Amino acid sequence: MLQMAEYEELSESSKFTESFKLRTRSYTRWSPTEEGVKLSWSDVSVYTRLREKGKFKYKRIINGVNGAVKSGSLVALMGASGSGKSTLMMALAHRNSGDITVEGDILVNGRQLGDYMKYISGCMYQEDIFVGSLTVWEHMNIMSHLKLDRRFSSQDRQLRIHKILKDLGLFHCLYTRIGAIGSNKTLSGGEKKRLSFATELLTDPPILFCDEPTTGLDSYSAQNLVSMMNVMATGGKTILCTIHQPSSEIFAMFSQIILLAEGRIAYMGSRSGALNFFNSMGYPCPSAHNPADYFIRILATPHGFEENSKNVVKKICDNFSVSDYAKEVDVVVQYEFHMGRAGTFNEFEVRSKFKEARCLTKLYFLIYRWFLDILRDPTIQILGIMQKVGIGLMVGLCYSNVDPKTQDGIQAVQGMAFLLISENTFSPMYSVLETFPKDHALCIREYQSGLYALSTYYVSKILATVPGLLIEPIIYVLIAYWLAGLQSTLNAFFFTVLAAVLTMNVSCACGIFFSSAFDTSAMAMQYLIPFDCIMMVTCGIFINLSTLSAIISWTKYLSWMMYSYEVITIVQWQNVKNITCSPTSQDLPCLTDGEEVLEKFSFSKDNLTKNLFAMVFLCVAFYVIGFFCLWRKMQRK
Ligand SMILES: Nc1ncnc2c1ncn2[C@@H]1O[C@H](COP(=O)(O)OP(=O)(O)OP(=O)(O)O)[C@@H](O)[C@H]1O
Repeated sequence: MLQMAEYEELSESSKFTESFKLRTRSYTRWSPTEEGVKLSWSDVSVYTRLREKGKFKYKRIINGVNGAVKSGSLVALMGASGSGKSTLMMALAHRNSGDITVEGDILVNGRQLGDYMKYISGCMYQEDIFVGSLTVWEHMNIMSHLKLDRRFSSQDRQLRIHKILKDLGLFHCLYTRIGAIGSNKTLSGGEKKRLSFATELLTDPPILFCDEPTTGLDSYSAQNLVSMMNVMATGGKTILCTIHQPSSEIFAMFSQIILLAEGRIAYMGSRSGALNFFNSMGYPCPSAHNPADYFIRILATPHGFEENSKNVVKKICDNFSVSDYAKEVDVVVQYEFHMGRAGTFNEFEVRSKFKEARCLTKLYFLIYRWFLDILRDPTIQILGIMQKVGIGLMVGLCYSNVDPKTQDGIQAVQGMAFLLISENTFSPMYSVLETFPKDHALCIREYQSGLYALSTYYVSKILATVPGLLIEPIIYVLIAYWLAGLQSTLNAFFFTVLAAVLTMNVSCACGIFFSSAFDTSAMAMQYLIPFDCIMMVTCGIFINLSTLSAIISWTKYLSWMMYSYEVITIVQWQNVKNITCSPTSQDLPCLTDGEEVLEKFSFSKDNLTKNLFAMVFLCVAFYVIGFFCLWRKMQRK
């Protein structure tokens, strides 16, 4: 990693500047970018699908709006809370959630909006979502590998990160953990906002959408951020921001404002034009007032005055739609539509020009990200291992006095086998219900931004847990097995470890499947409890499997606990001879060798390999079905 002095030296050299510029251009070299990005939209309505009394209804959030934003503009999208600012901005940014339907035309330099928007734009959301255990540097480094053109050299990558962090005043917290809510020694809310902005600047996108970028910042930082945006806009970027209560100084930096009310445009144009328009409507802004506050107050619908306020909003929006300001916008919109249809622009070359990171690189950096998170969260890994050590010792010691070659020994060995399985089934299966969906919100955002495929995310999450899924059962079996004095052959020990590892992996896969199939972990748990009850009953310890009723007996084929229990039972008893009968209970049935023990449980030596393969099959099947459930869930988000 570069030190500050080294970075400064390099960044001043013309060699660096040239190479840096070239790299930047190689990503953004398509004609609209070089000219800047113009956005225009006509008759855009946005609907959301709501479920009311069991029926689906459509609610209109944005109501047939027109608009245009020139390249190199810094635009403030303002309005009262709930007026539709975020919804309109996300529609323009082509980052709609699954329940949103957009109607109308949105053009980028005269071209219909499409998936390419994800590659040419940055989008800063209202709520910041990070992997809190990462440091600022780790976050930026990983994001640079996910976002930047793969031809970027490692040095250019680092220089870019350093420059952005320095410009945004985040250099001093390079090695500070970002932090989650409630954790100590982390970034402040304002620093997180700036980090979110820094992440979007990595690709140097020609158009930026920022949803309330100044919320949570002190007035000085807010002003700094907006003036930085202003400089970027002057340099040709198009920047749209939703913003609440900007100070007069911040407001003065916006070149264009869009006022939204009840999903309609109340005004669009210059700041001075807004003052004139509101004046002409009979709402002159008092000289001592901040115009931004004043406009929002006029357009708000406060509780108790809804009807009156709605009439005011309707009057203003109706008048704006026939005003000269609206006609000016319509001329630009028509021009853009005409140019787009005339096909004067070259084909978009974004995707072919931009060489995104290879799938394996993305997978590697995602695994690295989750792995750091797992390592740094003691509740996930360290405590899990400590728990296994503790339980292994306790269980092993309980059985340490048992002679397996007695009738009591049979019960003890079988009890021990069940404990080896159950301990590797329930805790991983239930804990994964909480831990697996933890990063889904981040995934939705990054997936919608085109950073990676859902399958890459899913595989990375699974692979990051694999070390834990190997270490925990091995430690547990290692301790409990030898303390309990189970079969001392290497073969028996190996198959018991293998069965325990597979049990834990299938259980985890099953937990992931349930967590992906249901919207909340509470709901997933409600369905998982009866399922695991059946798995347990049909595992073979509580009932002889040959006596299961025909209605339920098929469920044993889904019970990895049964497969695992049979494997451990086979390796513990297959070659055992001369089991002693109890001298005090002559009338009780006596099992004299391992064959009889296996027979008693309706198990067969021939099933050893079949059972292991069945567990592998179940594991893969749960993961595959889990993926489709997650995919379906993500389509709705
Ligand atoms: N996915 C959705 N499902 C249901 N209603 C939605 C959805 N998205 C937005 N809305 C509703 O649409 C309206 C506008 O929401 P939006 O978030 O765009 O407002 P906003 O102007 O950005 O508000 P704020 O300034 O408070 O963030 C709100 O009434 C909101 O409840």
